[in-house]
Amino acid sequence: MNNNYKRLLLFIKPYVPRLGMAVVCIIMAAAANLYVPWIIKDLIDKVLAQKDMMTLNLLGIGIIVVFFFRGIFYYGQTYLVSYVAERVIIDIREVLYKKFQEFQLAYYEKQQTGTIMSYITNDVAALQAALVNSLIDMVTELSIFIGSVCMMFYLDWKLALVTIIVVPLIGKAMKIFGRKLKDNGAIVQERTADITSLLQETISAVRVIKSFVREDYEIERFQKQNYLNFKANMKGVQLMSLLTPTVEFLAAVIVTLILWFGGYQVVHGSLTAGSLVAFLTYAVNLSNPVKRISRVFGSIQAAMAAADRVFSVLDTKEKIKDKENAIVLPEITGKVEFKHVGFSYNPGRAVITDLSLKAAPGQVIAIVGPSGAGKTTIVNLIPRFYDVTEGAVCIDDMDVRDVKISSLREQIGIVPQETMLFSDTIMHNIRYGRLDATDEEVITAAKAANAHNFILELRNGYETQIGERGVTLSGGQRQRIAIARAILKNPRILILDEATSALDTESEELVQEALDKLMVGRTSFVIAHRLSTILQADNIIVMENGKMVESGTHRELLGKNGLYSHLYNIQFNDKKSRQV
Ligand SMILES: Nc1ncnc2c1ncn2[C@@H]1O[C@H](COP(=O)(O)OP(=O)(O)OP(=O)(O)O)[C@@H](O)[C@H]1O
Repeated sequence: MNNNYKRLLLFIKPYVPRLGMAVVCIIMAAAANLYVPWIIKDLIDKVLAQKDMMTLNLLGIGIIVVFFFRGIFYYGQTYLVSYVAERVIIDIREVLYKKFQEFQLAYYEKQQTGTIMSYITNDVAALQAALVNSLIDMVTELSIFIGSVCMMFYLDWKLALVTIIVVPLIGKAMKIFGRKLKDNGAIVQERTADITSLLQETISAVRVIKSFVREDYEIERFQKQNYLNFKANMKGVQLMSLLTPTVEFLAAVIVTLILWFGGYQVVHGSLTAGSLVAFLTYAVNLSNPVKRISRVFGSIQAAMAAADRVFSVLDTKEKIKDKENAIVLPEITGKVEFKHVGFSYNPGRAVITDLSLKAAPGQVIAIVGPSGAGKTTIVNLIPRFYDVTEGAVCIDDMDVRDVKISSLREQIGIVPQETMLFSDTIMHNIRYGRLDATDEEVITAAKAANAHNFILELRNGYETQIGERGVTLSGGQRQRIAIARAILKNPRILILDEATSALDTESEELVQEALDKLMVGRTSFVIAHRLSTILQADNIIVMENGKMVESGTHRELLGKNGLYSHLYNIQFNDKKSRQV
């Protein structure tokens, strides 16, 4: 906790000069407030009691000058504090985002998207509010508090002492509330994150919800979460609204004490009436800062709960990262070798066992097997989305763990089953494969991917916006854009997860043709569902329960009459007479 305060301060450190100026402005603006009771004192004791015109004139000029400068300092404090707070927030958000980009797949599989989003939105927003609003209030009120105390001692030290003895009571109350508010702040943030997660999940699963007619079920689920959020928020409101009256009551007790002791001294002539009124005004001044600081304290506690969450993300250790002496992988030929590879996502449950295989440059390796056999896992080991738990994966005889991850992934192209396109133009989506590609190169890639023609038919051609605010493309079209993207990247190794969902025959042919072109000259690992891929593969790996049970070409495997031949018969029975 303390540590996180320090870490927040580290984010503020680069802006200390501006913050220093801001604090000066805040103190100067606050000092103007301290001038007011002094005016009242002089007004009562000199102007009213002694009919002193000179003092009245001076007071008039003083008020105008002081409040003119107060305005200037007020502007300075608001501008400078907001500047620093906004910068700090931008920095934190950026560091968080970098961390998220650094995380490997394993992190995202364990976290819900909504939760991750809420770190960058809700938690950072809570920090932002605390920094902007609290900093000004805190320094202003603290200055007024300290200034008022000094003035009170100056006016009557005995009376001031009585007042000060009772003040810790307020501090105690604030502490109790502060702790409760912090705990509740954490719960509120969690509940909000739960709602965001639920929303995210249900929006992306809308097809599933509709097809199972689970709208009412989802509404009920949402209502429950929403109610929990309401309860947590109301708990916070309850605490906040109890805090103010408690502090105010304690302040009233203090004012009564001053009134009695002060009045006693005026009656006996040891204190002037003006001094007592000024003293009282300072005392009331004192209660304002206490009240506001207590509120600021509450929001800082809530912000610290957010900071705890933000820093816990920053502290998450990434297991898959470059070794200290990792080398840049030179341009590869595309030789891939699995050497007695074993892998498990969770200790004790092997998903891949003792897998050895070799792929010469340019070969096509088809991976087949029943669902859950470990096909996706195998291909994920090549770009180091996960690290092997036993053995090694080597590319051009170099262990993938010995080379820089970026230099490894730059030479591997992946065409996933579900094509992910960004809400951007088609041109940008293809160029994602190589950011410095020219328009001509993008178009050449699109032509090779059989995408050029359909792109030209769209109203804005390559500048057509895809996604939520743009056109919706068919599955086959999306795949061809993904293929164009991979062609542009021109990787030596290709990983292809063939879509299982059926495309119409024409689209299927166009996609297949594009894939065939893409595979030429590249070492390709294909999680194969299409017969044509399987037939052209140099080697077919048959997986079952994480083990390679057979391997060879189509004809060799059919001859073995094992799992492959069984899978082949059930999957392609109807097609084989046409295609073989
Ligand atoms: N992130 C993960 N964490 C834990 N276990 C996982 C994870 N991903 C996959 N598994 C498990 O590992 C095993 C192999 O999964 P994998 O996705 O590699 O199989 P697959 O052959 O590609 O299956 P499919 O054809 O259904 O995609 C399965 O038992 C699966 O439940």
